[in-house]
Amino acid sequence: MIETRELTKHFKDVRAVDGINLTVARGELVAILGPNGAGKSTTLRMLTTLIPPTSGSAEVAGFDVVRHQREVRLRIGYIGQGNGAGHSQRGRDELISQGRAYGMGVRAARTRADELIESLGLAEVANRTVSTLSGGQRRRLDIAMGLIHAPELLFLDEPSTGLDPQNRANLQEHILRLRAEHGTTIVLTTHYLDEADSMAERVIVIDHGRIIADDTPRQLKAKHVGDRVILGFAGPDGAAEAARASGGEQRGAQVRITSDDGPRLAARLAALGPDSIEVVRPTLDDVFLTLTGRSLREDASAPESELVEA
Ligand SMILES: Nc1ncnc2c1ncn2[C@@H]1O[C@H](COP(=O)(O)OP(=O)(O)OP(=O)(O)O)[C@@H](O)[C@H]1O
Repeated sequence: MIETRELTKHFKDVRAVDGINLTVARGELVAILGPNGAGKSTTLRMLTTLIPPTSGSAEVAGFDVVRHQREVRLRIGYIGQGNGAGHSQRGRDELISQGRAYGMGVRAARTRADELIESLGLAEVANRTVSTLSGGQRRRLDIAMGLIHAPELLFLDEPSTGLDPQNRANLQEHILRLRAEHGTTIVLTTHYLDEADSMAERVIVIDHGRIIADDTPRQLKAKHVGDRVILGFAGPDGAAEAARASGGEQRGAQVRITSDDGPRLAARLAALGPDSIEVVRPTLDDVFLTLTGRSLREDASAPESELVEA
């Protein structure tokens, strides 16, 4: 569905995207994760034909993004950041107008709008003026707009940024349902580690315009970080002895050991008689930290409190 070769975009001396080779198969749900300025939006904007690459190439839905822009656009939906500001039309009319803009007949556009209103839970929005909708309602309407022409592939650029946790959960559920019901291929960008972790079967981590990791969340965590087993003792002497016996690292009254299978190791280490045993599962942020030496949570635009559990 997507195939890029050394896809590159420079803005003067900024290498926004620096030679990306990416393949996405039909039906996949892929999250592109990375800090501010990593090149996520620029990648999406090239794949959706909004800006041309500086070099390299990309095929989307079987067509080259430079030579066959129209063919690509007819087959994709794109929901950018901050779509749909200040519309005076009602939600349903907005959807129908969008369908007409894609060349659909009035009847087909109406039927499709009603289907989307039903499947995206937009009944309460259909007859309201778009400018009066809440952020969450508006974002769901944006998604319906991106889907009006039944695209095979949907790009979502930070769909849940700015939404409260409840609206975000709601939106995630809608995206997952969309995929289950229509088999739509979905590529989304996000700052939210938990979103990438829970929704996507494949996470692509981008930093400085390059792909630095590409795998399932589970594999990324297992391969790059592993579980940590933390044994607690009454004092450093007990910890020192356990560190010798287990090959772990002593930190005061604690011993830390990394493993592919934390629970199994913890069960084995219980024989050393610690006062406490804790198994800490890695997060995608730990993966990012291991790969880059930096934390994604330092990212200023992503509220700290919402990134606690990945
Ligand atoms: N039109 C432009 N002109 C000049 N520089 C640009 C332009 N668009 C993006 N950049 C730069 O390219 C780099 C990548 O930006 P991009 O928006 O793709 O990052 P991002 O990963 O989507 O970040 P965010 O999470 O903040 O949206 C940044 O350094 C950005 O400042």
